[in-house]
Amino acid sequence: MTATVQTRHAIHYSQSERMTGAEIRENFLIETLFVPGSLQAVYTHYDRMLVAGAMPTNGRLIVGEELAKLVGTDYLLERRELGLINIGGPGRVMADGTTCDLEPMDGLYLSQGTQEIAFESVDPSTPAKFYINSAPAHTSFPSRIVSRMDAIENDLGDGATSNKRKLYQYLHPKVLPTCQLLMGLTRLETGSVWNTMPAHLHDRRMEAYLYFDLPENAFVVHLMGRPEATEHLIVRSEQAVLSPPWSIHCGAGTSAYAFIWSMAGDNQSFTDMDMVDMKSLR
Ligand SMILES: O=C(O)C(=O)C[C@H](O)C(=O)CO
Ligand SMILES: [Zn+2]
Repeated sequence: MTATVQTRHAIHYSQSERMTGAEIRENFLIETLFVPGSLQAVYTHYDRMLVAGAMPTNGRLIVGEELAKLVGTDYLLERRELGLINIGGPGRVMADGTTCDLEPMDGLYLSQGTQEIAFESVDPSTPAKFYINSAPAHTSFPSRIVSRMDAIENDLGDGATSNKRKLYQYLHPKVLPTCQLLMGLTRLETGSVWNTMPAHLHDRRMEAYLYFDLPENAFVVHLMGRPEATEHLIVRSEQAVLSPPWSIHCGAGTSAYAFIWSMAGDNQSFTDMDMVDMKSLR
């Protein structure tokens, strides 16, 4: 298969606060995750979270040796779990002989111990785009499809503050057991542009955001950094941001959009957030 693999080391805020805009992008932004007919993987040193995109076109994409080698085991999920959400056209994931059909916005959890994983699009002209996260796992919980309808729906924000949105919790303890992965999707309502404001921190868990469903010329100004020393990233559709434990993670778009958030670390309490006083942001 065609797989491209990169590593991102963990950065301290004292380093990031001295970086140029280009260095901030190099370290915290993943510009390319979806390339037709290939799998793009980024191995991070933030809670060992692997962030990847698989976009099968003609034929199957197989998770092979490259990724096993990256994590130093015989196969990728020997000591890991995996979650994904399909943001493209209908697709299939084959896992140890079981075929999982995934419509757009359906999710899938694959348990530790799953050996053979392959991706396929139903129609190569509207390819599936599997956004994948994988983290170390201590035990094997059952694999299962988590459809959009299985996810827990939450209404957040207000039109008056331009942050009205629906937050769907896919990999969440109330939906299914996982070792550490938490994963969900937030979609802004038309006319709302702000996500995750007021901002928060959770030093116990890292987080990754994949922004998508943005029109071609649109972007999100993603704010990161310590609350008293924020920096920004201009993020286009289908690009991801790595949020270190010391960083806020929020943003405003030039139009509405959606994003997938995922976390790994010391607990699975979605509400374990240290809210930031808006007056302290600099
Ligand atoms: O819309 C939001 O607010 C979010 O999606 C917030 C993320 O889920 C988050 O930061 C969880 O810690
Ligand atoms: Zn968060």
